[in-house]
Amino acid sequence: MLETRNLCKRFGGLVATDHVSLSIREGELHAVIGPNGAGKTTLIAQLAGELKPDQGAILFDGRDVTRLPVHRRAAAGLARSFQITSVFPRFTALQNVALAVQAHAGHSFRFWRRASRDEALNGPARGALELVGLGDRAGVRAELLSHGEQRQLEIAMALATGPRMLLLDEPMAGMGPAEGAEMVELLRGLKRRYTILLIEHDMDAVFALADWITVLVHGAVIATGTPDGIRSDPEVRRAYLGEEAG
Ligand SMILES: Nc1ncnc2c1ncn2[C@@H]1O[C@H](COP(=O)(O)OP(=O)(O)OP(=O)(O)O)[C@@H](O)[C@H]1O
Repeated sequence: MLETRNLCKRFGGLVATDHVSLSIREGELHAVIGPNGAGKTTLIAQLAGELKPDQGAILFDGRDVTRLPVHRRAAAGLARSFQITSVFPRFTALQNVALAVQAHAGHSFRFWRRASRDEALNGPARGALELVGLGDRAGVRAELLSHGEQRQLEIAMALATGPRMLLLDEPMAGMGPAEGAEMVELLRGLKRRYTILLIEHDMDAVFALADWITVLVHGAVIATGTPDGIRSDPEVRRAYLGEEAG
């Protein structure tokens, strides 16, 4: 469903993405792991269209999207989880998700009568909140949600745009063990229904969820394989997992 071919991105003399070729099949949860500064965020930013690669190609559904802007990729079904900075703290969870639905639909709601417009936005917004387990928190202002619930809200906002593939950048960041476990369950529920690319430092979560793992070091892919294959790969253990892998 998503493929990169020899993707390269440099920042001055630093090679942040070094000839990365990835292939992510439909319905699969594919994790990208690697030490700090390995280039994970830079990679996801290129996939989402926020950063232009210097070289290489990105194909989504067989179509070359390398030069498509963010909103055209989103319209094609490739969605990056919203960052907390794009959440309006004083708006309720439902209002935030409804805004994401509206932003995705563009101007097509402008001519609707208010009541039907509100229902057309709130219906899908409610559905997305249910999917992430925030159904009963719809009326709560975003600023009053717990940290974990705010991350769930970001995912609901991405789901509200009707994507087929989700790009998730560290959804467990800053979470305690209980919130992290809830997020793992949430992602397990989204798996298969959506194709997911997950960047995550929490190795327990990665090994519990991923069908396929790619390891990046200094911008380059050093290994790609199943969780069992990656866990026992001598180069990965040397370069990254170390004693973490047991
Ligand atoms: N806009 C930028 N300008 C210059 N250098 C950058 C820029 N963005 C990232 N870098 C550098 O590119 C390298 C890769 O960074 P990136 O944030 O993609 O790594 P990461 O794997 O996501 O790290 P982390 O796990 O810490 O989030 C780092 O050395 C970083 O300092």
